[in-house]
Amino acid sequence: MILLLFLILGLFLVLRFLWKTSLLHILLNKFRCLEDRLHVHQTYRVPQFNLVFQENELFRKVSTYLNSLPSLEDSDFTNLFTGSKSNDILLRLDINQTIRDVFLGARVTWTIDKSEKNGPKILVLKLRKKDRRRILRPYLQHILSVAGDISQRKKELMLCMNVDSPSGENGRWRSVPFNHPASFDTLVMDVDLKNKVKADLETFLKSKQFYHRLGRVWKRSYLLYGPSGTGKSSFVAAMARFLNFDVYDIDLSKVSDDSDLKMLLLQTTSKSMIVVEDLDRFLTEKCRNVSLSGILNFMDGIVSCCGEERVMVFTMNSKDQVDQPVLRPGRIDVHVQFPLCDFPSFKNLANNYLGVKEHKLFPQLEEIFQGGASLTPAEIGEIMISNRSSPTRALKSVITALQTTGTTKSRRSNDDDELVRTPEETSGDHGGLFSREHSVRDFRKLYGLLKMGSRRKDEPLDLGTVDKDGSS
Ligand SMILES: Nc1ncnc2c1ncn2[C@@H]1O[C@H](COP(=O)(O)OP(=O)(O)OP(=O)(O)O)[C@@H](O)[C@H]1O
Ligand SMILES: [Mg+2]
Repeated sequence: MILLLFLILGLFLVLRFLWKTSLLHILLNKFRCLEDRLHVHQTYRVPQFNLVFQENELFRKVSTYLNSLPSLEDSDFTNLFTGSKSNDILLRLDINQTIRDVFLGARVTWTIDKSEKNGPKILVLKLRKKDRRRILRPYLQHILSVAGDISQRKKELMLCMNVDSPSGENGRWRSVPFNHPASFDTLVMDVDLKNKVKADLETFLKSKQFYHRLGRVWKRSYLLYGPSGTGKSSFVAAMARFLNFDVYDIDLSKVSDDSDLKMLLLQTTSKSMIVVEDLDRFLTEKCRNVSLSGILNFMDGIVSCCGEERVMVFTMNSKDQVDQPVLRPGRIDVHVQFPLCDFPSFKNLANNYLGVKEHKLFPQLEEIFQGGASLTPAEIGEIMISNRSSPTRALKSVITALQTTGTTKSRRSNDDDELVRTPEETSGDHGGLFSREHSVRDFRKLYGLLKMGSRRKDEPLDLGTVDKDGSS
């Protein structure tokens, strides 16, 4: 009896000891390792890049899947990051970390590895040879479908920026969550123009079959041009949010030569927007690493080499100084002009920033705008933000600013003069500027009526020519 009591007590103490310490866990791990050694395994490697340094989409999808596994939390170690919302904590696989998964009763492991120091990452799948036939294909299908669901559910947009020199790891791009708050709703611009761009993007998204039927690559390029502070960068952000595309923002000054630029393009993924800001400034630089032909090849690059479902956006302050080949028909599909503020846009800003729909100072402001004075939306926005506690003071400050600095002639570029140019005046112009009537007509032709041949298929669509008063 006493012996039995001692036995129970002993058992209790051993269990308690095992429970309190990690010995059980260690023993289980040892047992698993031993068991694993008794099986023949097969390994599969999923490299981050393919042989021509394009990102391997399977790598990205497997990473998404693995990062979603509950067993990641049970790993011996893992990385913790904050998410896009400040309270989010994200678990992310670390180098050399091994994570276990079970599929249809078969145990598999994934290890994240590096081919060399600072080299690209490789995901290594290890499974028992006897399970291979039964599970490999369905398991990979399962991963693709879970990863697809995850990205659909909570696609966090990423902003990717090119780094100076290839350090190897992750290729040439570094990415951060893209949280720019601008959307088409917050942007003040001609409603008609905004709707045209939105419709153009929507049509683009639905046009895979159409492009393929025509034997064209499914891509679209936009030129946003206008003075500084008129909303071009905000518009890029709005486009990305609207499309739900990641943004690849190329800093041309960090590109070492023409082939490096091509390599960057190769390393972008589908469903992305490739953005080159201030292209005009770069092109006028005397000393630059990328030649004009390098830029032109890059602009056409998607067509010739680099994947589909991409939108390219170039921004410029003015088209004046830009070499004609850059703007030639067929190179950029849609031109969107960003003008200085007019009175209707000003009223929208006043409504957004100050909550003012009507005001006794509006007639005076309208008169000043009609007299030709103007400011950028950024300047007006700044004045309104700093005086937002008093709308009257804000409006008076805008009047003063318009009267002192806001003269049209000195601030507008020659591009603005094109606002009133007629199609006849612009015939033969590579920019292909049209009055509103013409641009609407061209817009309608864009997808459905291209075949009718009344517009050359590579002629750019210019959406920047809506008259100030909204008439054509
Ligand atoms: N049309 C607009 N509607 C609402 N806000 C605007 C508009 N244009 C500019 N802003 C505001 O002004 C600021 C600057 O705008 P943004 O950076 O988009 O201008 P930009 O045209 O890209 O200028 P730059 O040519 O100097 O890069 C932003 O904070 C934005 O909110
Ligand atoms: Mg900008």
